[in-house]
Amino acid sequence: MKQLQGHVAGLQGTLAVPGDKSISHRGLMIGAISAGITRLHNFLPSADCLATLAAVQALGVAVDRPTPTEVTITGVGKAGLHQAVGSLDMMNSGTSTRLFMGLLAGQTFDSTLTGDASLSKRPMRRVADPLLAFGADVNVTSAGTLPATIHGQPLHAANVQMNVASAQVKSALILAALQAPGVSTIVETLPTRDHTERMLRAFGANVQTTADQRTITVVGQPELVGQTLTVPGDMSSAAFFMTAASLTKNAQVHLKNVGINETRTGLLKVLQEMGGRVMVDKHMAGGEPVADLTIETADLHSITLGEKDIPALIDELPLVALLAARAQGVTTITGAAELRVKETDRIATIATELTKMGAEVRELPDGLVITGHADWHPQSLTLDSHGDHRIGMMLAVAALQQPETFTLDNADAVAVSYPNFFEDLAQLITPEAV
Ligand SMILES: O=C(O)C1=C[C@@H](OP(=O)(O)O)[C@@H](O)[C@H](O)C1
Ligand SMILES: C=C(OP(=O)(O)O)C(=O)O
Repeated sequence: MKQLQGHVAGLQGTLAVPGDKSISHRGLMIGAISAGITRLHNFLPSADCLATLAAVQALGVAVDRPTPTEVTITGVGKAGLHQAVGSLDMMNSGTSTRLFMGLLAGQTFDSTLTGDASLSKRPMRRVADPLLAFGADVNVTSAGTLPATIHGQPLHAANVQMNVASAQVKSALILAALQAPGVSTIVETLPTRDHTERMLRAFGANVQTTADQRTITVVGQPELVGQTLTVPGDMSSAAFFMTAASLTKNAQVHLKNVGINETRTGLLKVLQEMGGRVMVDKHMAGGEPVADLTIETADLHSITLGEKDIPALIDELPLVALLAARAQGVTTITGAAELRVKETDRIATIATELTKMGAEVRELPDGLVITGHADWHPQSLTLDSHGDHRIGMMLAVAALQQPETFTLDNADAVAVSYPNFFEDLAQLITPEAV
């Protein structure tokens, strides 16, 4: 249980948020199957990425970590992975699980993937089923969940139409296509984060995307060559401070080197549309656009979000809900049923926990209706992350503006994506004078 800091007088300072989770996972996996050394600077040393790192090592790849954020991978090339002894523990990480399904489906050996209680409830047929088109043999439970048994075998090229907007599913299919001789195409329902495509191109693969960002063409069996990459700061982590600064009086927060890949900047745009004060100073680093951001206190108004807005802020929706709960007017979010199959049912956990705090939040089957209020009257001072890192961090941001002192159960969950979150937040806080 953690006591959350409330009634703060301001938020001031500069932070470099940790490296991007999605890019850190991909750097490990793509580095592993490339020839030669891959160096990752600013790697994210969070529990999810360490699950990927341990699995890559279990598959016979040497990974050195001279510091927590510097990783050197000695790539084994496209045919160099070895069967792991025992099963591969994906812990809490959906990204690790789904990308490994695609990667391991084309190997010469079998693998078993397991996960923690939360991950073991999440849907995996969304990957296993479309992988069939490549000739893959991936078995999950009758409920469509982990454990997954992957019978590695030669794959063939395929043309696949996806039926869920998911970068994890898309990436699994791309990693399968990469191992099949010939040209494969993958068509998305809506564009999703494209870090896999960008990184594979940087490592020498022929991966093309159409102008509408929805069709990806992969030329199979390229010779990938290890690279040195600097992982940009994670927009999904920066988002907590962007929200905190917008909602807190006397706030001016500078965030350095945040990744602003178009497929990830939904919250930035929503905040600007809601009346937020965000300054963006853009440059390029390691094939990804990054920016220094300055965010200040703002008066916000409501917004309406639908299905096509969701992929670019899928992990930031708990924060959109919080912003809306403080903004003037009624915000409606629809087309976000995916939130129900994340680390928790985030539609339910957002509504439950923000309602406890005194916000007015109503669940829809595929979203939320939120009526903004400047003053909240809490129903309970005991909050719960439900073991979901993003819910825990959102609640810590929500508590900053409250005169009451809240406690948070299962606060340790933040280590899944941001182990030093509470320390970084504390560094920005100007305490209320007593
Ligand atoms: O590809 C990725 O790295 C991710 C994709 C998203 O999941 P979905 O693809 O399931 O939407 C996101 O929620 C997750 O945190 C990371
Ligand atoms: C949904 C998330 O991650 P994953 O799917 O990798 O568990 C997240 O980080 O919010």
